[in-house]
Amino acid sequence: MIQVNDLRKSFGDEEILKGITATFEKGKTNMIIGASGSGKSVFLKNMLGLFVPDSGEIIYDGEPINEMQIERKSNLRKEMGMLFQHSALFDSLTVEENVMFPLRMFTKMRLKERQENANEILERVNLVGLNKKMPSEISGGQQKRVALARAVVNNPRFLFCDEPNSGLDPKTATVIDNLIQEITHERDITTVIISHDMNSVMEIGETIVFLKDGKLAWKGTNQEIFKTDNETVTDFVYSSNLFKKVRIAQNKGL
Ligand SMILES: Nc1ncnc2c1ncn2[C@@H]1O[C@H](COP(=O)(O)OP(=O)(O)OP(=O)(O)O)[C@@H](O)[C@H]1O
Repeated sequence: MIQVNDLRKSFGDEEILKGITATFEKGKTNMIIGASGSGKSVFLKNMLGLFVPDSGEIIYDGEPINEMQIERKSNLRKEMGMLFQHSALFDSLTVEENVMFPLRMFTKMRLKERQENANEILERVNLVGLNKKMPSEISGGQQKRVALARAVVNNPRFLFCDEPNSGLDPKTATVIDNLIQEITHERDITTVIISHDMNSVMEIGETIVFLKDGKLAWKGTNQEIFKTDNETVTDFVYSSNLFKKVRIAQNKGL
């Protein structure tokens, strides 16, 4: 679990995060949503330790980062997996080498063990037989699955995903969402996902934090978000015509 208390972050005179308090639960897919520029990425980067907050607390499974020694902090980073918007695979490494990379960086495993671990997780994301391919030789959806395999090969306690579905068609996006959710449940990971995609929110938003202008405007679940009357949230959710129609149908009891 990650507990964030009154987190603040400014760049120059501009306060981007204005005192956010939120909980991201273990074994769940926790989503951060909100309009462009609302501070989602800055928030995620604070949790990843890429930015240092001006004030407030981030507590990882009961351990406040402010109180950790340098060595503990660097160990914590090894317990974090990351899945980025554009997969960010190494173009010059094969699929298998990409997945083995964190094991080479962070463990003392020998090559054979690294290969076994990489193959096991590649199988889990339904990518068998592509080990020796280069990233340029596989589809965007397959690249995302390789990136997911690489993000979790180390058995992280925390998984951070920034727009994991960007650039994918809706069906492939659902496959990636479901894989992220299944792996989160199987391995009891605290997963935090930034998304713009309301389909994803509906599918896997077990907890949702809605940011507006650097503040927490709403929190709840995917069951609750479609019922809320909070106008800020409904403006965002029903900016899509499809969801507007769903809402109207719901109101008519259809
Ligand atoms: N390193 C930085 N230095 C200065 N300002 C920054 C920095 N990173 C982000 N910002 C500013 O913080 C604000 C919030 O940016 P952020 O990237 O968190 O938004 P976002 O909600 O993730 O948007 P999007 O959905 O478009 O990715 C923006 O005004 C941005 O310009």
